[in-house]
Amino acid sequence: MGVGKTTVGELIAERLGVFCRDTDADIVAAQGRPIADIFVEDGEEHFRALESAAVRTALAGHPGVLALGGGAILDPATRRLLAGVPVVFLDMGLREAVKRVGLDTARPLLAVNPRQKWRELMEARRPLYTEVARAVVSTEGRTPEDVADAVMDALELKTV
Ligand SMILES: Nc1ncnc2c1ncn2[C@@H]1O[C@H](COP(=O)(O)OP(=O)(O)OP(=O)(O)O)[C@@H](O)[C@H]1O
Ligand SMILES: O=C(O)C1=C[C@@H](O)[C@@H](O)[C@H](O)C1
Ligand SMILES: [Mg+2]
Repeated sequence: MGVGKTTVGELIAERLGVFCRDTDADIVAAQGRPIADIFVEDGEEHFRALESAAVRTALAGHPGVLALGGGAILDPATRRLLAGVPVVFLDMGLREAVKRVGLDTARPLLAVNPRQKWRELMEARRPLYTEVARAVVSTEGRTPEDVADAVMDALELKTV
């Protein structure tokens, strides 16, 4: 959530000469409504089902960089699909998250008591992020360009 997936994903895609795609954006485009509305109108479970399908479709058909929603790894089937894929977990702490996005944007899971909720979600999810990740890259104190360099190094990727 605001760690830099889009910013860094685009930089890496540019370096690799591929496109960057985002499953949250795929869901919003297919549904024709924002994620917050999907949560409110149909509930988180429904959103997670849409998300699992969106990840499966993107992994099968998109050869470039793919950004996943923050909770995508909650689905065991998604985690199995990610085995063998060069996944990077972009990491940051709470203070940095507050600086970057203020935790007050359209993030339904952070609607109430965002700081505490962010901490709880991160604590619960960190083991899942690290389980699927081939590399963990800290984004703190690094510009997006520096983060992109670190990702390229960690995955041993070369600029085209
Ligand atoms: N390494 C960085 N250092 C400082 N600010 C950054 C860094 N990377 C991204 N940002 C800024 O943080 C904000 C969130 O970045 P971005 O939208 O790329 O994150 P995201 O992970 O795609 O977020 P979302 O979960 O909303 O999709 C933007 O304002 C961006 O410019
Ligand atoms: O962390 C999460 O559970 C979420 C993160 C976003 O990317 C969106 O997928 C949605 O707001 C849920
Ligand atoms: Mg994004």
